[in-house]
Amino acid sequence: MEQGRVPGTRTQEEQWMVEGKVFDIYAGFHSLPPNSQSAILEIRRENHVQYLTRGLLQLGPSFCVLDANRPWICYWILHSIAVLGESVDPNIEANTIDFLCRCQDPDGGYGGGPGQMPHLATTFAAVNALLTLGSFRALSSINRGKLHKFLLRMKDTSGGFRMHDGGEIDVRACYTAIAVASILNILDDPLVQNVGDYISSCQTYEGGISGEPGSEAHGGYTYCGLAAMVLINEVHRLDLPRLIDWVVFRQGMEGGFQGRTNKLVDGCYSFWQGGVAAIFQVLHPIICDQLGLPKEYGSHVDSESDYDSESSDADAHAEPLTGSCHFKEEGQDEFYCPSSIPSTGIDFIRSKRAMKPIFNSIHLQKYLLLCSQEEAGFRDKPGKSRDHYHTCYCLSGLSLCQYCWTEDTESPPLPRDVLGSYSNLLEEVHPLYNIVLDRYQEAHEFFSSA
Ligand SMILES: CC(C)=CCC/C(C)=C/CC/C(C)=C/COP(=O)(O)OP(=O)(O)O
Ligand SMILES: [Zn+2]
Repeated sequence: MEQGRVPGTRTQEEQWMVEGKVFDIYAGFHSLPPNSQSAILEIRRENHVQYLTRGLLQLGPSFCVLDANRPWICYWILHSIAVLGESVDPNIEANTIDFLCRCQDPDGGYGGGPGQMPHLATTFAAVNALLTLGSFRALSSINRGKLHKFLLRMKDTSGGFRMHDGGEIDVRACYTAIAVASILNILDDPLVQNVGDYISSCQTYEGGISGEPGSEAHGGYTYCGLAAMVLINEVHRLDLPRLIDWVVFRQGMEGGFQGRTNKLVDGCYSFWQGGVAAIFQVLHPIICDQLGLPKEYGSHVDSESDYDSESSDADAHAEPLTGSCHFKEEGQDEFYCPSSIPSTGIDFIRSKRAMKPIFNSIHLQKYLLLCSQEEAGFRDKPGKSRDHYHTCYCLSGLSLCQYCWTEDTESPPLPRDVLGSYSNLLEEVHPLYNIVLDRYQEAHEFFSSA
């Protein structure tokens, strides 16, 4: 909680921002005729691609803004372009690979720029950027042996990871280390050992996950903690019903998600919190087990449809998953782990989304398209400026919303699940890594045989 803030209150500026801007935007939108509404809801693909491509071109040698974040900028931009279904010019691709190669440390891992010390966050960003480019040159440029050594060097005796030599230990570091190792097929016991202890110790009384033990639950860290626990096959050690309770209350009246209790909604949490919700859809058997409910409860097979023909798109909603929680039995150290829980990235996308979404996916799309989308690029909220970080995570969140009602990756979303015209449909992303699914699959094949 922020210093000096009375719980449940907003500053005057926040009040104006939320109740003024966002709801005025919705009121204006609802008073328009249907064909004008659909034009306003359109994803401005060409403008976004132009804005993103310009950003990549500016990332040349003379670029010094956010100098320690350049692999991140590459990832945010390349991933956004990929989610929009576009590709980059071969020259830009070659230059980006060369640049990222120069960020690779001779002892493994990637720094924020050439010659900078390797860092787990920029390593994650560089690897995701290269996998998104996807060519043989991009994939084979990653020195996996050295990277494994770097990850081991970042491992702490607590089980957690440090962001860099002598750096902070937190859940972000655990996720970035585990995600990179998993996607590059170098995840082994020494890396996994006790990391589940560290992440479990960060689940707070609210149900979400904090950055380090004793801190406040936050969407960014909750995503990192949950995704990492899935990838190490220890998700059953978290109290999932409490985590669900926490995340469902993070979606605000505006449709967007907030990162933590009593804070404002922000477009980027569409991915961090939306990603948590997307991961939950595949954890259905274990959630039912922890709740003491039958396996069919809240699943797609449990009811015909959540839509009735009378309801408006914004009324489409998921049935809340409630029930008395079946906590650990006396003398039992852990929740039981059903064998049907996917524990690798590839199993995850081959699993059914057995559970219906636990958030209002149409209302979130409305927030993203009407409040976060600018003429080109996306922003946190009205009154803020666009940037590549928000463009990346707003588009990723939009994609999660569009695909969350399909049961598997083979079936395309129905038109009713895509707000606006169906031409708004984006590429599907892998919820555990935030990489476009096709690029993930190609990388998985490449690194399985490497
Ligand atoms: C993969 C990876 C590196 C993930 C990072 C995850 C992530 C976004 C963590 C958020 C960290 C944090 C406490 C932000 C609060 O900022 P704030 O106080 O400005 O925002 P708020 O008011 O919305 O909480
Ligand atoms: Zn944000």
